[in-house]
Amino acid sequence: MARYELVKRSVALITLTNPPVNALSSPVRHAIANSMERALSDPKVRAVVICGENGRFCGGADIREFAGPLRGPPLIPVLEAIEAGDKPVVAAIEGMALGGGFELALFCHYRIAQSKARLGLPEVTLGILPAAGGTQRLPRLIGIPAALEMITTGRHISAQEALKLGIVDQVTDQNACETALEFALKAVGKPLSPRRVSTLTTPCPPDLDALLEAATMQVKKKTPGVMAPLACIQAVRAAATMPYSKGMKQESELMATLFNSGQARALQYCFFAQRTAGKWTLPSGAQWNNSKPREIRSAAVIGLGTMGRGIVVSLARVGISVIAVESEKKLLENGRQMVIGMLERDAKRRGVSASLNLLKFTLSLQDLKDVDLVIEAVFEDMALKKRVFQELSKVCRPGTLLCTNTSGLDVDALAGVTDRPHLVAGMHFFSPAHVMKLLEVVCGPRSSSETIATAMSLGKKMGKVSVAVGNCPGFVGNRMLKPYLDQATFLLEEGATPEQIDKALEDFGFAMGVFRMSDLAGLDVGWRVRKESGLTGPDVDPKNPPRKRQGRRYCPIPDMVCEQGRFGQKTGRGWYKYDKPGDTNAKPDPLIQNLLETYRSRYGIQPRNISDQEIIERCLFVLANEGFRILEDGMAARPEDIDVIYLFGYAFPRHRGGPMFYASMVGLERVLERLEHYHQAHPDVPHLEPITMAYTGAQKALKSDKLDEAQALAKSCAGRPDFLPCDGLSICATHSHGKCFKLHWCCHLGWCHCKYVYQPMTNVAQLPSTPVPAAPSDCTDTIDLSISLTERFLRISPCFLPPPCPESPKYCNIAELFIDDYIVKRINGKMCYVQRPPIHTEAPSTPPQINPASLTPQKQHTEDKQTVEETVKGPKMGHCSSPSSSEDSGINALGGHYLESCEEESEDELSTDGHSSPGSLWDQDECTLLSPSKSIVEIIENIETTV
Ligand SMILES: CC/C=C/CC(=O)SCCNC(=O)CCNC(=O)[C@H](O)C(C)(C)COP(=O)(O)OP(=O)(O)OC[C@H]1O[C@@H](n2cnc3c(N)ncnc32)[C@H](O)[C@@H]1OP(=O)(O)O
Repeated sequence: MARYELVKRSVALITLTNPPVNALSSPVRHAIANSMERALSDPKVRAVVICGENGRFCGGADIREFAGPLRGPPLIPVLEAIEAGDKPVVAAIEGMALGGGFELALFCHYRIAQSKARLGLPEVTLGILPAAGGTQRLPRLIGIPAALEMITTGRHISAQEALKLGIVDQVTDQNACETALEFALKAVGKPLSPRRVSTLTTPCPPDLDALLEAATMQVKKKTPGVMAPLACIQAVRAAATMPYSKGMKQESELMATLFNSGQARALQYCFFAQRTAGKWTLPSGAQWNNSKPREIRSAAVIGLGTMGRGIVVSLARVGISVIAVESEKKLLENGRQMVIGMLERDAKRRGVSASLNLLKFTLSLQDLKDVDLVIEAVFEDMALKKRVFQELSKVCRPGTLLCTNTSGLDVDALAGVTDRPHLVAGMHFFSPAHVMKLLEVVCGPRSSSETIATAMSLGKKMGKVSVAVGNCPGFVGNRMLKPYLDQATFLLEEGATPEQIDKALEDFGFAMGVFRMSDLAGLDVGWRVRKESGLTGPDVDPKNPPRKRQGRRYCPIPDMVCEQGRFGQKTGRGWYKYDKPGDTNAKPDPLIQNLLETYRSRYGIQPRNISDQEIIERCLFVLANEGFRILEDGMAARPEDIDVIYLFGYAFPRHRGGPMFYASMVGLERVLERLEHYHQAHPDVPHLEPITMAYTGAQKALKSDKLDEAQALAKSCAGRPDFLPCDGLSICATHSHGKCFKLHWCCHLGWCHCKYVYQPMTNVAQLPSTPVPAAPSDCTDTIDLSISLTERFLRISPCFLPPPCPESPKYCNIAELFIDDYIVKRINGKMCYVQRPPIHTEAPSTPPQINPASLTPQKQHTEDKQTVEETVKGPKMGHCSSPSSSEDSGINALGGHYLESCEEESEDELSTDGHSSPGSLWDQDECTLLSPSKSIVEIIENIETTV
């Protein structure tokens, strides 16, 4: 994990060897500690250089280790030995020095960076803070303002910027390690005290309070509700106001608060989910590591509407030559000017020259005969798209890949009109395509693995986060959006206002509520699609009940809003009013209030008070429920893929992890229960019905006395100021594991992880006493969740690990409370989180059911026995029959990312695509068990433990 060599006869070279990023895993920390000890005690060694193998210094702590108890030597003492030593230590930074890797460098006496290296403290993006002294050392080195900016944003800086700031001592174009070796020799004999960052005094600006206050306001605005940046500011304040050792203590305490928080879990989950999504897999067995992509040097884009223009820019700026095609001269010229303007602005921003020479504009498809790949981005009309694909089939050379940017139409139907269905796939960009990071790569049943590999790899080249999805109406993102939008309008009917719904969603963490976002995206697009699909307009049978379509509940309010010419921001009126067309400042409109009141009285609807909790539950649980249907249908391979789509395409708040992860945090039992509740109240809304499997599971579950007991305890806490009801918005240990008592009082165990947000903990001894059996009771007391949604979810999502060890065990004196696989046991005064031994019951436990419909018929006999994990690996190659959600494609639902980075280009007149798709760190000791019973010891060998 680290190589030790003596070079130049007197320099110890320590090379971190933990591919791919030389993360500071337990063996690496061990190896650094041992190597430093050796170097400091060897009289031949006069200086030390630390570098990383394969041109990468260090990517920081091993994030995977965060999910379990800390093993091996804690990092800080290892690093302190470096600084305290009497021999100069030089960090040779190549590639990257991030997080703990950067902190390692800050403990060295000197730092040399290779000119291409990047440095930073990205911990905040993982929901934590730089807790190996980063918050105390960086301000001492570079001052409060610069350190504050780096720490609260997690921004990576270049070697040159690091030199300017005074973080590194030298930047070299040569090999950093060679340079550092020379540098180290020259440093021998020079005094080390001034090089020890811990001894420096933080330069304290006179306006410290104002500065920190401004930073606080800024992060609250930019990342509302996110804890880590606020904790970072507190830690930096300590660097300015406290001696080093006290500051370190403060840093550690703040870290302890963050480390076990649900937000940290969510953000770390996002990190890995994003990387998992790139590892696509198809039912055929083809996957990312056994399929070779083609190299794409030239491409064509058909249609220069909003989407087409963004796609041209995305391709050209990564060096791919692009032929852009339009149907009319005026549209072509307009598109040309806009693309050039966009590319020029983009190049200026990046400090490079615009690659205009890669562009060609034409009116003729004949010009496309030699391109490697075509992306069609014409109007969202199947007949038109089919004509284009037929034509492409004739014109393009046989090997050209044909892709469509449809936001939800049947990709296989398009493949069917070509002479090369295996070379057809969907590439669904999100609007504006040059800004939004998400790309859904749609695998048709006949798409070859090479085609998918090429589309995925091209997405990566363009800097997109690409996710492979199956071919069903709306694919994954827009398919899920429909039930979400439906719930929002149903809530309006029932008594809510657009402002109230938006506020609840914004408080949850969305940058914009659903109605404000719809106003931004434009309401007319969805209206037109609804008219085309016969949901509204003259084609609707007058005898049809106004609030029903095909036997399902339908809300005509969005149509009524459009009938008044209210198309959103662009017309100055929509769900809100604006001072003028194009204005972005949304104000509540009494006319909308009147419209809603008139509507309700017309249909005899008695408006009721709707809580924020109901808004969140109905809008978001229905989203996750559809996600489960998508998994069941095989249209997404994993919950991570769905979450990544929502994070990058629909601005789902990252600190909530995505709709699927959020559901797991709330507790799937709870989600199921609430969905059942709402479905009973609204039986004509099929999307509220929990997916079949979950429903069946709940019906068969045995009610346990144990559960009642836990509920009784939880209930008895109701009303206490220090025990707040869980709104699902804050996370405790039970939630993180998806095991929540039905009554949902979070803090009854006294070790809820939400204490940062909620009230201080209360000693459990002060709880009203509820008798709890001392010994584990008979297994039959437990609830059988083996076929429940929870179980299924956990099986298909190995990434949803059990929570890290809960803190404050001293507060807990309850013997056994968890249900299902995990129980909390008190053993010799230690609280342990123990995996339950296998349950042997009379009734055979039903294995998680596999939807036979998700298997291709010829494979079913062999795949029947597979686990759920195996069967959901790849998107199913079929066209499923869910109702079309293409109508929602105009709404890039919640667009925080979009808003931040969108350029001011006017996206008004669309030539061809009316659809613009919317666009204590853990106490180091491990649990010591003195004399528990043997069976427990065996179980505990391989479990999570707490002190
Ligand atoms: C008390 C001390 C506390 C310290 C706190 C910390 O240090 S927290 C960690 C801070 N570091 C980071 O946040 C860096 C995270 N990593 C990255 O940003 C990028 O991975 C990279 C280092 C810039 C490299 O990017 P690149 O695009 O080249 O590769 P990938 O992102 O695809 O990563 C390759 C694989 O490596 C895994 N990985 C990367 N970093 C870590 C890490 N810190 N811990 C564990 N694993 C890491 C990544 O998941 C990829 O794995 P695959 O299995 O191949 O998907």
